[in-house]
Amino acid sequence: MLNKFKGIIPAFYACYDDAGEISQERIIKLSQYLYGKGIKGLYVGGSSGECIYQSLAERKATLKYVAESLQGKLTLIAHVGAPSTKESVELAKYAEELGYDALSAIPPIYFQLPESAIEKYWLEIMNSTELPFIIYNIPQTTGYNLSVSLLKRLLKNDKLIGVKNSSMPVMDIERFKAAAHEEFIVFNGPDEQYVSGRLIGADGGIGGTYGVMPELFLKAEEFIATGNFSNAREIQHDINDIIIALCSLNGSMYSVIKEILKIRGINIGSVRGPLEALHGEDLGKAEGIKRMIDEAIEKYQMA
Ligand SMILES: CC(=O)N[C@@H]([C@@H](O)[C@H](O)[C@H](O)CO)[C@@H](O)CC(=O)C(=O)O
Repeated sequence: MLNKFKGIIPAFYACYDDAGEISQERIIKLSQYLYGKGIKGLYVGGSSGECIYQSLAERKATLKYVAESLQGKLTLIAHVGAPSTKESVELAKYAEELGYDALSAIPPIYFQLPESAIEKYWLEIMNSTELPFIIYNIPQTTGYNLSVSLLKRLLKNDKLIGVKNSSMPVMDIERFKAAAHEEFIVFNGPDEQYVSGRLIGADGGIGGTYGVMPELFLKAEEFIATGNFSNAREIQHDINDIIIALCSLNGSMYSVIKEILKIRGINIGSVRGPLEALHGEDLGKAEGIKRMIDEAIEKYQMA
């Protein structure tokens, strides 16, 4: 039953028109583009979806347009983490109405709340619908790192089916797997460690750079699945060179990714402030990173 969650799941990017408003047309275009690449599913409205910078209405619109475009074709996970429990529950109920396959949420943001408040927050989301739930652990942005003791308490609720783990130690993946039951899913979060994450026990991955180079992550997965570890290590090395390049320009990584997609004919606008758009002398440099991606795709085509 949980197989539908195991594989390459790109974190869906925020899609804006040229005025910076949510664009239905561009959401559909990106959804269809990624679907055509052979991915397993989409994680909608997470970090790459710029969720924190969007209103409730904008987040609902994105959930709706992706669902309308891909329902029944791909596994769809709705990230519903929001500043208040009330808004998170509203998004959760809406995602259930739309037919999403699962919900997910970061812990509460801004105030550094005690673990008891985080537990209550996740439980209230879980209890608000019939959908399965996936914890989003991303301590480098939220300031809270999921503890094994909280995971064990939350596991008493059958709706909890997994953790999307974006913390950097791959050992966390192994600890979360060991603390849970056999069916429990752990998603690798740091794209720079996809191969290591899978080898230590992750069942698949949800990542912010998959959308700009899905071919490479699908290939890495193929190498792992067929036991070709030397190629898996090599493709991870090439992926990491690309990620370092994506993060090296003036402007947020997402603005560089969006520029590359634009060159490919998938225009989803730029990023929303306070994220910085690509600017200054780096404006023309996305083309070079696109070339790196194309060369890597070509290199592994026959492997
Ligand atoms: C800290 C962070 O942003 N982590 C990313 C990674 O995919 C990250 O972009 C990648 O590893 C490059 O550093 C994801 O875990 C985020 C993600 O999946 C999402 O957009 O929800």
